[in-house]
Amino acid sequence: MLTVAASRNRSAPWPPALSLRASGQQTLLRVTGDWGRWQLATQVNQGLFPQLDMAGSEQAQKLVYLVTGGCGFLGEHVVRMLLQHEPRLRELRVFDLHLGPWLEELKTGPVQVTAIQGDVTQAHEVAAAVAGAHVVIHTAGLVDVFGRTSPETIHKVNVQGTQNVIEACVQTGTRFLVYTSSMEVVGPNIKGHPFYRGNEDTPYEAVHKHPYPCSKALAEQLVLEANGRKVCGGLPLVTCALRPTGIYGEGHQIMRDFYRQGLRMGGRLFRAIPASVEHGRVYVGNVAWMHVLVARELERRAALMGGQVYFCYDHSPYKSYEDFNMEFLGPCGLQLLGTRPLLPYWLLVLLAALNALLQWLLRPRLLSAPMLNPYTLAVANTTFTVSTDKAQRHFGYKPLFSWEESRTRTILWVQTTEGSAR
Ligand SMILES: NC(=O)c1ccc[n+]([C@@H]2O[C@H](COP(=O)([O-])OP(=O)(O)OC[C@H]3O[C@@H](n4cnc5c(N)ncnc54)[C@H](O)[C@@H]3O)[C@@H](O)[C@H]2O)c1
Ligand SMILES: C[C@@H](CO)CCC[C@@H](C)[C@H]1CC[C@H]2[C@@H]3[C@H](O)C=C4C[C@@H](O)CC[C@]4(C)[C@H]3CC[C@]12C
Repeated sequence: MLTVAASRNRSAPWPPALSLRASGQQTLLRVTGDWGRWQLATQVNQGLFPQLDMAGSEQAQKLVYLVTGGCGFLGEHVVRMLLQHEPRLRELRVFDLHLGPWLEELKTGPVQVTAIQGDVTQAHEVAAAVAGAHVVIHTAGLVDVFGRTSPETIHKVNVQGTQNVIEACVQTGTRFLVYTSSMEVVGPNIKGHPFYRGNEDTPYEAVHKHPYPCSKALAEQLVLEANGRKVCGGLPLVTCALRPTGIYGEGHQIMRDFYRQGLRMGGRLFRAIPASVEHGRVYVGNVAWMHVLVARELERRAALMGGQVYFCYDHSPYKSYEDFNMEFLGPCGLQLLGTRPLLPYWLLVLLAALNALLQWLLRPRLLSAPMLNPYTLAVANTTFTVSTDKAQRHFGYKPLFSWEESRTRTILWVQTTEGSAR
């Protein structure tokens, strides 16, 4: 694939339709673009290993990747991981509604890093960003279980946005799509059924009511159903979905919120959930690593991996949500008080319902949403842990970071970003 980018006159008619066939090769010359920029993409055989390969180092650097949501908590780790661990990368496009200033420092490296400010709900913006990319990693999404955003907006971003990404792949001839799904497409369900050390084939009654898991489940279904669709040029689209459990690590906003809450309460947090309720957690670096590996192996193992789902897992211990957080917040000076929940469960249910009621009454004026609501209480209070080796069997995944490294890195991040409570 060769991509040439240049600026153009805003008033010129656009886009012109062009096609070209080179002798002896199935060569497609495509012209795509939007108002801000245009691109000429010459795609040879539409594979990751074009026959027109050049020898030597140029052969190594030929792939164009697009990461949607590349400035989010997970997205930033995926972007950095790709730059470190994908030697075949030539251009990395980072697409996000809000671009981070840290992207600037990446632009001086050997890989061309292209920052694209855009909205996944705008089909034309997505198509322009996807055009000419070999692989799309779609992590952009609205993660909201606290009722800050309307259900309609969550649906628009997570479902319509994903549909736009799929259609863009089909229209522009991009063949490999990795979708960041969530454990929440499975559960916990509203009935509070435990999912104990489950894997991708464990039967579970997935019942979704909350807008966030509903949207993730619908979007995942769209991605999996798109596997095998013919993209521009006639070859099949290969898709798969990764389902992280609760991600933690550098940049984890909810961890930061718990830390700040603890500081406000004089270095103390109060146990609300029984220690026996286990919650699956996975380190952000390992989730990012899984994305890099899946993207890399998707072409070679298309028949095996296409249309598949994979839980994201590593060696993080199974613990309750609060005890797990204390692995990091403890060394930063916080204490979790109580070996049992300090408040009876019925009172928590009442408080959660009260929060939801207040939120509803005060909308849209409520500026900050409380963490405790009926949905978050149900999730935190239901055992949901995974135990699987599917990712290892299908694409050779092994966690890149041990539990000790993951823990140390997260502690350092909490300490350096927020200072210590001691
Ligand atoms: N955080 C977790 O524990 C967790 C667990 C499982 C799955 N996930 C999934 O991982 C993905 C990333 O989550 P995260 O925790 O990094 O969230 P995040 O909010 O930090 O990142 C999401 C990114 O998407 C971008 N975005 C939002 N709306 C957009 C739009 N309309 N157009 C373009 N970009 C848009 C945001 O600006 C943000 O940078 C999400 O799809 C989420 O559902 C997260
Ligand atoms: C009752 C409170 C007393 O301390 C604790 C509330 C904790 C909740 C705010 C969090 C418990 C479980 C979290 C969710 C889980 O880790 C998995 C998720 C999947 C992902 O796709 C998005 C984030 C989340 C829903 C995550 C959100 C926060 C919790 C509900």
